[in-house]
Amino acid sequence: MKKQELVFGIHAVESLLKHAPERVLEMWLLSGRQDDRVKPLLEMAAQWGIRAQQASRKTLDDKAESTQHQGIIIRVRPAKVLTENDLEALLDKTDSPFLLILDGVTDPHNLGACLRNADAAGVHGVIVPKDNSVGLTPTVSKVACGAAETVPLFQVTNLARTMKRLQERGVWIAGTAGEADSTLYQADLKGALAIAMGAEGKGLRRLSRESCDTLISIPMAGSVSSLNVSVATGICLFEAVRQRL
Ligand SMILES: C[S@@+](CC[C@H](N)C(=O)[O-])C[C@H]1O[C@@H](n2cnc3c(N)ncnc32)[C@H](O)[C@@H]1O
Repeated sequence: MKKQELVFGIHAVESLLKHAPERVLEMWLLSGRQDDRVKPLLEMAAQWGIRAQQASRKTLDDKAESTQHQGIIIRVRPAKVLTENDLEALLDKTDSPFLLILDGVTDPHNLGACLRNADAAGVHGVIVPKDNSVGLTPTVSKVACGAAETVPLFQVTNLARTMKRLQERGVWIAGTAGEADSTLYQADLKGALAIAMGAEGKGLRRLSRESCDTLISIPMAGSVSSLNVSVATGICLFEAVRQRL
């Protein structure tokens, strides 16, 4: 397991300082950057005894392995990995769970965007298989705009077994697939619910698909055969939000 990791970008750094400041170990700021967007972050960090080190753009680009750091990077202790037991604890304390399952999303931009959607929709937790999925990388945190620190991400060993367990606990699982006959807008998405999304290339794996209570599609009017997984996730989550209001 990694002993530390980097988080970059204004929103991701702000969210970490707000929600898990004890994880922050070190901070680097683009030399000369002292504007209104970074000042509150420097103040929050100072409360935890962290002083920003000045760094050149090249140093920041090299550290982040990206130019998308917005002039600020922090080094953090990795978050606790949430597993099946943590998911059980969440179900114990949540009346009407609203969950998102991502079956093997591998692109960090997609996972980041899905977490951002999940946070905005009020999802209680996102479930991913431990293998064949991207984890919480710096790019995921950056794209998630802070949601990587607010939405619990459960990494499970056997997704089909977890889906069965969710059903035993009264959670209804709606899987999504472009070719499903019934549409998102015909589904009842109230009550204890998990929406399952497939991977970028292959969609839901056979076992995951068979583990769903129903399969639903987003009607497509044009010529493309499918939507990007994060776009499809946003559409499905917010239809559920509309119904659950
Ligand atoms: C890029 S798509 C995968 C396409 C894949 N070739 C397939 O046949 O499922 C990634 C995921 O986004 C969701 N998705 C994309 N378009 C969809 C649609 N029209 N209806 C329902 N889900 C969709 C599904 O969860 C799908 O597994």
